[in-house]
Amino acid sequence: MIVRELPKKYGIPILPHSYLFGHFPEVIKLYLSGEVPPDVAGQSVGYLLAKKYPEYTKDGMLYTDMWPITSPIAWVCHPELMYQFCQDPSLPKAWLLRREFQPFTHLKDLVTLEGAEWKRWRAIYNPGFSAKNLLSMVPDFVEEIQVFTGLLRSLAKSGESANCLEMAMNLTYDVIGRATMGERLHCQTIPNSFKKALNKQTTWVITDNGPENILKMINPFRPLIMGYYNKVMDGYFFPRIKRVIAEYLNAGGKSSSGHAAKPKTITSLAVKAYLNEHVSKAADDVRLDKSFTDMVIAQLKMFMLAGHDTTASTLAFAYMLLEQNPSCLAALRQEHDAVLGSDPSTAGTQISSSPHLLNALPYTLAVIKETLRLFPPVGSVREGQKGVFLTHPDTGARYPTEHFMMFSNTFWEHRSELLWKRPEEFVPERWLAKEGEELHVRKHAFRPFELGPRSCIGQELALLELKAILVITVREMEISLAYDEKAPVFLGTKAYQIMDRGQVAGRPKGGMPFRVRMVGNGK
Ligand code: HEM
Repeated sequence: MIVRELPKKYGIPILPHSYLFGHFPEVIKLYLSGEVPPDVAGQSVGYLLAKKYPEYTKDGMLYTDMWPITSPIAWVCHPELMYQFCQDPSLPKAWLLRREFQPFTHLKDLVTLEGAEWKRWRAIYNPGFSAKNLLSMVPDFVEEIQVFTGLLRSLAKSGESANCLEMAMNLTYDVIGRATMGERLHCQTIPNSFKKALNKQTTWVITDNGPENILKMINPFRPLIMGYYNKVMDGYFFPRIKRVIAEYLNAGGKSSSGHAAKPKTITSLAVKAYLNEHVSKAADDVRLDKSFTDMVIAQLKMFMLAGHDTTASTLAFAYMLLEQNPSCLAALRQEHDAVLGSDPSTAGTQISSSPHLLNALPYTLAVIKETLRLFPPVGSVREGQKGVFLTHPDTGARYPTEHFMMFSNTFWEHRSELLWKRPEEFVPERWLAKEGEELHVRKHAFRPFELGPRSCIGQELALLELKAILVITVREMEISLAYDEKAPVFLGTKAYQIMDRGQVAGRPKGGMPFRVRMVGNGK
C-alpha cells in the first residue's frame, strides 16, 4: 500500500501495481518471457525491470512491492542518489540483514554492528587491512596460490572438468586464514571442520520470506542446528585465539619496555586492543573474558563469510571474461611479461620477494575492476528513515526512504547506459582513461565494495589477492568453460550470476565448470 501512495503523494511513477499481488505479476511476466532464466540473482531484477520499463526508471529509482516475500524495496541506480544513503548519511543496515545474521554471529560482527560499537571495532581492524600490512602477507598468500596452481596443473593433466568456484573458494578460505589468524587452513587439500560448519550454517540463514525460508523459519530444529554449528566454530576458533594471544605476548606485546609488538594478523589486532585495555601481566595470567572471545569469533566468522565467495566469484568471472575476450587476455599477459619477465614460472617467487610489484600492474587492476563492474557480488541494503529523502541532482525530484529497504543496486548501476559507455561490454581500457576521454569513469559510479564509512574493509585484500592469482596463473594456463551445450545463456554467458540457496553473494551459475590447458612454460 505504501508503494501505491507514491504517485499521489510524491508524483513518483510506479510500475503497474495489483491491489492483491503488488508487483509480483510484473516480475512473473519477466520470468515467463523466456528471456530470463528463473535462477538469475535477485540483484538483476531491478536492472531487468529498468530495461523493460525505461519510462518509469529514467531517474535511476524504482520502487517495488513484493509483499509478503519481502518489505517494499527502493532499487537505486544513480551514484548521487546512492551517495545520499550510503555515504552521507550512511543509513543503518536493513532489518532483513540483521535477521539473517542474528543466529550466525548474534550481530557481533562488523557487517551488522552499528554506532559506537561498530566504530570501535572498525578502528581496531583497519590497520590489519592497510596496504603495508597486506603487502607483508603476500608471501603467505603466494604459498596458498601455489597450491591452487598445483591443483590446476593436475586438472590439466587429467583433462577433466571441475567446479571453478569451489576451487577458488577453497583458495580464498586459505588466504583469509593466513590474513586473519596467520594459519594454514589447508581447505584446498583436506576437509576442514570450520569450513564445513560455515557452509552448513549458511544454508540455514533466512534471506527473505519466500516459501522455502518460511519452512526454515518454522522448523523447530533450526535453532538447534545453528547452535550446534556455532559450537563447532567456537571449538575451532577458541584455541586459535589463545594461541594468537600467547604469540603476541611472547613477541613482546607487553614487554617491559612498554613497546607493543607490531601486529600482523587481523586477529592479533583484536588481541592487542583487548590486552592493552585489560591485561598488564604475563601470558599465563591472561583470563579471557567470554564477551571478548565471543566477539572475536563472531568477527572471524564474518570475515571468512564476507571474504571467501565474493573474491572467489570475482576470480571465476574474470577467467570467463578473459576467455571471451582474447585480446584482453593477450594484453594482460603482455603486462605480466613486461613487469615480471618472460618466464611465468618465476612470477610467484618474484612477487613474494618484491610484493610491491603487484602495485605496478595497471592493466591487471583494470581487468579486475571491469569484472567487478559487470559482476558485483553484492549490493548494500539499508533501512529507510523518516524524514530522509533522496534528491535527484538533475531533476530535483525527491524520493522518500521511510518504510523502504534502500538497495544500492550496483548490478543495475554498473550497467546503466546513462552512466557508462559500452556498458555491456568488457572494456578494461576504461579504467586507464583519463578525465575528458570518452571512456573515463564517472565519480562514485564504481561501487562493488560500496562507498562511504561502511564500505568493504577487505577491498584491498581482495584486490591484492586477485592480482596475485592472475599474475601467477594466466600466463601458464588457458581456461575454457565446460557447460552443457544446452545450458541457458543470459547476458551473453552461461556463467551468468545466480544466488544459490542461503547465499548472500551472486556467483556464476553451477560454479562455472571449466577445463584447464597448460600453456607457455607450464606445458
Ligand atoms: C571481491 C571481493 C569483495 C567484495 C565485492 C565485497 C563487497 C562488500 C560490500 C559491497 C560491502 C558493504 C556491505 C553493506 O553495506 O552491507 C562489504 C562490507 C564488508 N566486507 Fe567485503 N567484499 C569483498 C571482499 C571482502 C573480504 C576479502 C573481506 C574480509 C577478509 C571482506 C569483509 C567485509 C566486511 C567485514 C564488511 C563490513 C564492513 C563494515 O561495515 O565496516 N570483504 N563488502
